[in-house]
Amino acid sequence: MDKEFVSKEEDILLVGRIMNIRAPFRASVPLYSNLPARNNNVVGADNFAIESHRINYSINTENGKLIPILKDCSLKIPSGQFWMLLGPNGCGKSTLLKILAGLLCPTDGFVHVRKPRSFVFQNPDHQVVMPTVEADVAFGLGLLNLTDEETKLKVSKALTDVGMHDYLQRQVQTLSGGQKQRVAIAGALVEECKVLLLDELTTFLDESDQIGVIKAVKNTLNSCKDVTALWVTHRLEEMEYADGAVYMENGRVVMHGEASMIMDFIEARKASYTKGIYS
Ligand SMILES: Nc1ncnc2c1ncn2[C@@H]1O[C@H](COP(=O)(O)OP(=O)(O)OP(=O)(O)O)[C@@H](O)[C@H]1O
Repeated sequence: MDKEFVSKEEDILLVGRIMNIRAPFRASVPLYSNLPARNNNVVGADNFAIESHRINYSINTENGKLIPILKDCSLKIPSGQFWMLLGPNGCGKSTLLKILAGLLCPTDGFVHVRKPRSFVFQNPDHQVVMPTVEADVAFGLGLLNLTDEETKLKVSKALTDVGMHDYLQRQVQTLSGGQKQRVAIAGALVEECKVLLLDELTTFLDESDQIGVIKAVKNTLNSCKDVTALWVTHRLEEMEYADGAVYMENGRVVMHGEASMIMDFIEARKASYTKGIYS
């Protein structure tokens, strides 16, 4: 893998801090662009917002050993749907999500993700950067030469979609974790992102914040029909909001498809997992 490509979460956050902007994570700025469109019949040809074909990803250790992390991962996610990415700890969910976001470069395979795409981190403090909610959501519009009126309208719609319009003038540091997540999602929406890649947003949230964030994503997809979301989670109860899901084990996509089918599959296999992973 090329040295310039980041490989650890810390590295990615560092890149964000050095650039002092979050735009690379919110908009269509890929950190790699060397993946060929192999064949339109295979990748990117249909109405899929997210596709990967036989993605492999390995890590080079210091002693020159290659550790395979992802193995032949293929999936297709239709446009406008809300999908979950599930699997036991360490199976490769975050790595796959980062490849789809363009934050990591696969060792081989093909990726097509509709753009602009946006990656929302588990910890919203890593991408909510301005003092007030309104200023934060407007942040990414700075380069677009919009009038104040146009900016206000866009910010207002994005905050309405995530149920945060009443917090327009609030100081960001006074918000709860879930409210910050929703502001981060509004920041992605205001830039008209077509694909939201959401990495375990609810892990550290209490139940009401958790439901608030997941409903915000669902409302967003209902209101912006061409936005697609892929949500990494450990919480099986969140599947009730999903149209479909991708289930991984040991670096492989074991199954992907309709949410109820994946739910049945996981339930049937539950007993073989480490206690607590899916409880
Ligand atoms: N930079 C790295 N160096 C070495 N191993 C890594 C690196 N990044 C990821 N891994 C390993 O790759 C595997 C997949 O990691 P990943 O974070 O994608 O899994 P995950 O399914 O998201 O896990 P979790 O559910 O615990 O968040 C893990 O075994 C992890 O230890």
